[in-house]
Amino acid sequence: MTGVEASGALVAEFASERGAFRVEASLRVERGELLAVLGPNGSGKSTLLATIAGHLAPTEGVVRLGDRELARRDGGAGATIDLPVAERRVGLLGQESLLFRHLDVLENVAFGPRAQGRGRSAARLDAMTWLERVGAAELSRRRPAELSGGQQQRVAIARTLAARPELLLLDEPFAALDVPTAATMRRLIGELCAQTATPTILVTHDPLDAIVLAQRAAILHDGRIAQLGPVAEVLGHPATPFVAALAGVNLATGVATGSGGVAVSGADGSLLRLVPSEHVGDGGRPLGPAAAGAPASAVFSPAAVHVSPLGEAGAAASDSMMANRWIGTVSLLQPAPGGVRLTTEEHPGLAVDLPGAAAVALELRPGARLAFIVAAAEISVREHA
Ligand SMILES: Nc1ncnc2c1ncn2[C@@H]1O[C@H](COP(=O)(O)OP(=O)(O)OP(=O)(O)O)[C@@H](O)[C@H]1O
Repeated sequence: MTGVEASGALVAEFASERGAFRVEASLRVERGELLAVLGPNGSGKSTLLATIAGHLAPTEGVVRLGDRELARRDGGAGATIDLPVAERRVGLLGQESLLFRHLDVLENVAFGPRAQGRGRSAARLDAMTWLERVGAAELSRRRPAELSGGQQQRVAIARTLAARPELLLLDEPFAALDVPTAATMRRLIGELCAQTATPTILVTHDPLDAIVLAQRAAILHDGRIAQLGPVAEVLGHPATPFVAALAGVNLATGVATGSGGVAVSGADGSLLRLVPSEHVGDGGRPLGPAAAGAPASAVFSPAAVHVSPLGEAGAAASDSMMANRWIGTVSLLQPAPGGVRLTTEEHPGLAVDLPGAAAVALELRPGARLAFIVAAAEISVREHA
């Protein structure tokens, strides 16, 4: 078979610098694993990939692929290894396909096998097999200029994999594609990664990529890995506001109350106690081993908040003393899918989504005072390390 047999895991334990910016990475990607890397603009995602690919040398540390050291810098007069890009066997696929414009599709894909010493007809046969695998065999005689963006990315994937990389780096490979084409490409990448077992790092802005394709996700922030774990855990309990926004959830940080909840300070000095359902009313089960007062956070969806007028039964002003409730002044209103998103002056970092009909019934407007109740069953809490 014309498959790619990856030789081993990627171990990346390094620091690297671009000007005054420094990335510190400590990652391991197993054979057959796809790790999604997410982070805000300028957080160091490209710098991370550039160091692994060999476009940038680490200032210290090591990049190892199976039993091969791709880069090593021990500091001072210590050992330095910096394998040229062409010898790394690392496939890099970005937003742009970067196909050779003067070569047709088949020759583009045959380029890698040729560069590795295969004969002309064997390389072309190999290339044709890869084009068939990505569903682009019928494009083989075309030039890149005669292809759509999605077709170019298909060919680019075939070209990358035909070079038999032992590691795959995908840098926003779907970002330039329309939604249906991106979905098709996502499925194709998922299948190929599973078939070849090549360890893969996927840099993306789209949580859907992580959910669909990755086993684990790493969140990069200011050049450091802020969070690393199974995708569901990272998106389900974000450690930073960036990940919370990405996952479409609210992240309320505060301190553990000692009774299973988290106390969150409002801008007006009020205290919002968020208590998940398994703790409401049991009067004293601690959040975890740490004492009350330890940093902790609660996560809930903006749609898990019920909004009601003040004065209604169950929404009296005194309710602000109760768990999972606050009285708030609407500060910002904006459209949201299926309705309206609002924030309050007291907790500007917490979004509240409500259906259009409910927004109309409440006569929502900036400055309105309302009661907000978070469904306890939808709250999850966690202590911070
Ligand atoms: N050649 C360079 N010289 C100096 N600083 C650089 C260079 N390239 C990037 N930087 C800086 O390094 C930081 C990280 O950039 P990097 O491109 O790695 O981030 P990123 O997470 O990939 O961003 P984006 O999502 O916008 O692509 C930024 O502050 C950037 O300004």
